Amino acid sequence: MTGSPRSSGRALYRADQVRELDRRTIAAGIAGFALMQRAAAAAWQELRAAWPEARSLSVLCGGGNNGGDGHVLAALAAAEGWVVQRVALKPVEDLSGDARLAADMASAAGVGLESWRPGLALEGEVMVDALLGTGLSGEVRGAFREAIAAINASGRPVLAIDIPSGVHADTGAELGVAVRASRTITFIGDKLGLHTGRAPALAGRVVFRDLAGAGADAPATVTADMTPAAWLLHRDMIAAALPPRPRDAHKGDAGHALVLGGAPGFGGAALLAAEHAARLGAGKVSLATAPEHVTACLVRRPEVMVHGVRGAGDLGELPARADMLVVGPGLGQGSWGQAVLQAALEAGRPLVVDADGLNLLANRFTGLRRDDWLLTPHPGEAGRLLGTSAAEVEADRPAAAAELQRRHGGTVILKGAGSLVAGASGLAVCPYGNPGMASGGMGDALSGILGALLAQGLSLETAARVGVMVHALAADMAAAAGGERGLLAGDLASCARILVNPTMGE
Ligand SMILES: NC(=O)C1=CN([C@@H]2O[C@H](COP(=O)(O)OP(=O)(O)OC[C@H]3O[C@@H](n4cnc5c(N)ncnc54)[C@H](O)[C@@H]3O)[C@@H](O)[C@H]2O)[C@H](O)CC1
Ligand SMILES: [K+]
Repeated sequence: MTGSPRSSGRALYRADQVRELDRRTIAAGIAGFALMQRAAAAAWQELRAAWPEARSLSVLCGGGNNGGDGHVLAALAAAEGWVVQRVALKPVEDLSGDARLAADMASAAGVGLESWRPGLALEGEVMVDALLGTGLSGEVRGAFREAIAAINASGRPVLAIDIPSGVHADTGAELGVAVRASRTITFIGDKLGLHTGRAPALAGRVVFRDLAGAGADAPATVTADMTPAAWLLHRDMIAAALPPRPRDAHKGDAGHALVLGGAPGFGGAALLAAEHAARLGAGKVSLATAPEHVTACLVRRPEVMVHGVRGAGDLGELPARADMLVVGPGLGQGSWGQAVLQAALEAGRPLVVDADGLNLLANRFTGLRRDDWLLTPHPGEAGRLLGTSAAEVEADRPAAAAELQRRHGGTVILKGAGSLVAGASGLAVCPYGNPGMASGGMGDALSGILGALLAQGLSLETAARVGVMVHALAADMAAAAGGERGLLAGDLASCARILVNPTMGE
């Protein structure tokens, strides 16, 4: 099955696109202030649902419309008898437009207003972050830094309005300092920067509201002709991409994956990749690795056909007999690894390139571009491929992933919090995973999972999108069972198998 990737899940936009959606919505006849009232009402509803026992809140309002949302929410809470501490980061007289209208309306409704000052005690049971939204530009400045620190030090649950203040709406980067939210409610267009980079650690649970009203004034219709910046992947896509096996299936139907790696002294990585390729359903798996690893591999995984390879000359017809290749786990960058990578590149098969295979593409086999490969860099490998640093990659992950795909073709998976998949049909974000995945061997497991999916006939992009979700969801399942600390790549295979056999237990 090689269908084109289905973009299931939610559309994600950049801040400039959301501002355009705001503009169109207002042009469609919903006044900006009405939109602000809808946003605040949605936030107020979410707050009560999340913390039903609370009866007091502290809302910190910035100088723009994000702050305006906060002023309206304060009035809604006060009208229901809550104790409301409303704190302004900018004097009301400096506000303009809808934000000023909102601040004045709350004051007219009798809601108290304090000016932020260092050391101000925040007394609410719930903190509401209405400091900065899509208007954030540059590192967080001045009193906003102190206010964000005070929210984070409060020890209370935090609801972030639209975006946790300090997080970049397009990249998910933390601009100096950022609110750590329990929950974020975002409006009109879900933001790409809420699902990758630092955001998964800062946004808490992300709730999206399009603020559509009933009938014709539904703002959601204004997104009709706007190309999303990315798609938020959803686990439902996994079952849709993996058709059930025919009753009369034989192992040839599920493809033959060849893993090439495990230079002298690096045996484990290649074996992990081969094991996951077998566990995720490749019909046959071969492993070409240094001769010293053959016995250990046979003992560990006799289903994998292991070949001791002293150099590329020993590969023979192996690459030609496989349907797809995984090259890189434990490859090393010495003469063994270079020769094996060269042979893999010349085999004319779809291939996954990972780990030292990527490092060799960056520093020796440079400038290559193919339509039939899947590159799987972590930020450090991505930096080496781009000629920048890991920090620069993390400062704008979507741009880095898109640039790698533009330069090298095929599909690129930029691993990390909120893994990104950049393919011919655009960008997709994986919303699953946990910090327990930051351990040796996790990348090898992913390359094996991808190999299995490609061997079974998924298209490059669909295999990448399904593979990152299976990998991350398996890690979430394993962490739920035994914790994130000490989570090992070997813990994933049994969970991953369940995810690719969704009809189990029916
Ligand atoms: N009708 C609408 O547009 C709706 C908007 N919504 C909310 O509005 C914000 C976007 O509002 P905007 O006024 O464009 O910007 P912000 O309020 O996010 O911030 C601008 C504000 O912050 C100051 N500022 C900017 N960068 C920094 C910085 N690095 N350090 C300190 N201060 C900074 C700037 O000077 C301005 O005072 C959107 O997120 C929504 O929350 C409604 O929700 C829907 C309707
Ligand atoms: K905010």
